[in-house]
Amino acid sequence: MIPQKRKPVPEPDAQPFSPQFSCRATGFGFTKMKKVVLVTGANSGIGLALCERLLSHDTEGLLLCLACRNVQRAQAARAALLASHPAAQVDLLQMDTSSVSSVLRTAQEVKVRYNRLDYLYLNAGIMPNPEFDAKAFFRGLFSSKVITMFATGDGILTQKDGVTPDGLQQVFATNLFGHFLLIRELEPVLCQEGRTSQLVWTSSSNANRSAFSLEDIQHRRGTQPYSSSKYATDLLSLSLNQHYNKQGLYSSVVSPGFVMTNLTFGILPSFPAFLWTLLMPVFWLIRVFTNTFTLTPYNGSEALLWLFRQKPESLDPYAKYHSLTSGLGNNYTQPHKMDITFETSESLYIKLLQLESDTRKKLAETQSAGPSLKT
Ligand SMILES: NC(=O)C1=CN([C@@H]2O[C@H](COP(=O)(O)OP(=O)(O)OC[C@H]3O[C@@H](n4cnc5c(N)ncnc54)[C@H](OP(=O)(O)O)[C@@H]3O)[C@@H](O)[C@H]2O)C=CC1
Ligand SMILES: CC(C)=CCC[C@@H](C)[C@H]1CC[C@H]2C3=C(CC[C@]12C)[C@@]1(C)CCC(=O)C[C@@H]1CC3
Repeated sequence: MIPQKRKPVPEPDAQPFSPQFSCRATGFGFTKMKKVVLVTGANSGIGLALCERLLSHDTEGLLLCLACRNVQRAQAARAALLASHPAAQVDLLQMDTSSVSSVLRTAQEVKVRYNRLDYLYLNAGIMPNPEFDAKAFFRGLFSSKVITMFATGDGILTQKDGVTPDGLQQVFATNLFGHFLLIRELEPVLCQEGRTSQLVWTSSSNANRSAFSLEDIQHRRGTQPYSSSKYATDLLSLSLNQHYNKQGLYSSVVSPGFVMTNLTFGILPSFPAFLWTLLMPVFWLIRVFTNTFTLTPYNGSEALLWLFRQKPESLDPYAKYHSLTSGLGNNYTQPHKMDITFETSESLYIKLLQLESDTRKKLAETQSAGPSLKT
């Protein structure tokens, strides 16, 4: 785990009975308990902007935990957050969402460190080896689908996926399955008597039913693993609500819009980041026609922050909450009904449970075989 200096602030209660904003007795009198918020992929882009905004919203009432795969980048993010919020408590965890053993190890560490988890932001994500279809883009510009194309990227993007050392498809493992395992492992801290917890997924407007198949949930055969993983995210969120709401755990999905981050810079690899910045006036113009061009991580994190402020019971499990920015640059959040069905979400859930069980068995076998048999 990442070495860090911890501030002498009170730890959350040892007993799971305290309501969210309770006070507890300490040697120094009564102290308001901190809400524990864990964000995956928190060292850059939308995740980092969210952390910054959460701390601006409530510096002292939160215990923010950044779960990142790269230790140096995580430490840099923590330093940046503490520079603007010196009184904040920011912890670090090393976690690679594409690796089953890494997720299980991190979950164990979370359970040891914190005995409550109020918000879990499932934000880490990749779009590897993207291929931009310039011909389809120019055709789209002069078609009736131009606004949809700019809002969703439909029809102009494909990716080449890889396979993880666990034998899973890389995009599926990183964006969806690692997060699913994390939730399953964290059940004891997420589902506690007398308290609610929220899961917030960074999904996408690129989630598309046509890219997803129940017969190939990992998208081994297609060319749109990203779109498939985000559609699966939408389905999974619905089924998590079905299975966990009675235990006080609620799940929602967000579409941050089109945001310029490391992920999107990779879409046009021959196009350096500064050229994207030069395109800003064009993007501001497009924003007049589609409010999905949020462009900055700050704007893109709008719906993620909005959900933090909502009572989870009031949220619609069939809605995707969109971060939107108007032509004048004002941010707001709007729910849109998702193109998903309850039956498909349940079927996916059963398949994920089966894959979880297979994966755990495989890991146990590898571990019992000992390190000498590993390649
Ligand atoms: N940018 C956009 O327009 C949109 C983005 N999104 C989604 O927003 C989320 C955040 O992406 P964004 O901020 O744009 O891009 P960034 O690349 O800036 O952020 C992605 C984050 O995920 C982390 N990450 C990637 N792979 C792993 C892994 N295996 N284990 C742990 N962490 C990992 C990255 O870590 P590292 O720095 O080490 O790579 C990084 O912190 C993603 O889920 C993305 O799909 C959705 C819609 C639009
Ligand atoms: C004028 C000009 C060069 C416009 C940019 C065209 C495209 C590169 C973008 C138009 C819509 C964008 C978009 C995404 C990536 C970049 C675009 C295709 C995403 C697919 C990125 C990841 C997501 O999750 C959703 C985004 C939707 C919009």
